[in-house]
Amino acid sequence: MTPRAAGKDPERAHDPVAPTDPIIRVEDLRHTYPDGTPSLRGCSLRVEAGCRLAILGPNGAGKTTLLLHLNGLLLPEAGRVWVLGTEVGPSTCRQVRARVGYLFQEADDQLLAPTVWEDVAFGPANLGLSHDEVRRRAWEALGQVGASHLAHRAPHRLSQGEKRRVALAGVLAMQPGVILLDEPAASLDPAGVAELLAILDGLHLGGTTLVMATHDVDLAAEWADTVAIVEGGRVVAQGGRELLRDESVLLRARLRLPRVAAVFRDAEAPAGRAWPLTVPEGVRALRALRNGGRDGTAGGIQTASEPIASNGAETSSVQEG
Ligand SMILES: Nc1ncnc2c1ncn2[C@@H]1O[C@H](COP(=O)(O)OP(=O)(O)OP(=O)(O)O)[C@@H](O)[C@H]1O
Repeated sequence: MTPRAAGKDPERAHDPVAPTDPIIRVEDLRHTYPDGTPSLRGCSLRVEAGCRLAILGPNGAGKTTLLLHLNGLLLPEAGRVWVLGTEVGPSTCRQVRARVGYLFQEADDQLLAPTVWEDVAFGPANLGLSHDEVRRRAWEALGQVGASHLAHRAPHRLSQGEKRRVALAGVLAMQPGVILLDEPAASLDPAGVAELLAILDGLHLGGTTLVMATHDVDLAAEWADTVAIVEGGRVVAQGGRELLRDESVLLRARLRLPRVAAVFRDAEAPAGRAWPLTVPEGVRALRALRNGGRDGTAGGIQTASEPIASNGAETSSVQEG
């Protein structure tokens, strides 16, 4: 996917009326690849600061193309994108890229230096930081992902999981306020996924805004606090985790209910209650059912940390196509 410049008016980059409330705002974004393939067809999205947003959608829905616009690797040919208060355009894309980290779907697209160390140090060095600061950041980032022992290895000789960690270290060394992750759990073993989620939890607690593109609804259920569903190049629904219980929206986007929710649906758990979405939530719900309400849940399914919605999209918006 080759980044291409678009002819936007640089004067609009710091438009004083541009909405800056959400940390990312996308309005009616459209994109067609040079071979004529349309990828985004009027895509709109809001990302609140500090959130963990999962962008869910089937293969070819436009998730990667959308992410590429959020750090200026692709520029809008129609529609507008604001990130961290700046409109993304030809004159601002470098500045945006320095502040928004991007973990590519294919780690090989990201790892270009002869050694892991040089790769991780490349970004901070490019920022013009002092030698000591570059060293400090690179070692810290490698330590964060548990890859210090790989520092002197050649990236192309690493396993897929090791490459993914090193690529993430390169992102972390830039200390971005927003990190975009394209299918970050692909090629990680189960322990590797748990470690990745722990790193992301740490970043979330530190205030970093995290946006993950995936078609793994179970991963989204475990990780995200907000969800956007992309289908046919548009965001068709956006809201809280309760969207992951909206089976009709999920099925229309070639997705499915999270496994734990499907078990409770198939077991005909009490109607009108919020199905649990993750294993810990499922365990809590089963204990509540077993206790018959003695723990204060009235024998129902009281599961998630979010406000319980009645299997609908009370706090979500579903856009009719
Ligand atoms: N470089 C490219 N040139 C031409 N078409 C492309 C290119 N990259 C993607 N596309 C097309 O754009 C559309 C959206 O692709 P995109 O990669 O954004 O989807 P995705 O939701 O990330 O898919 P996946 O989950 O399979 O990675 C698809 O129809 C795809 O074939």
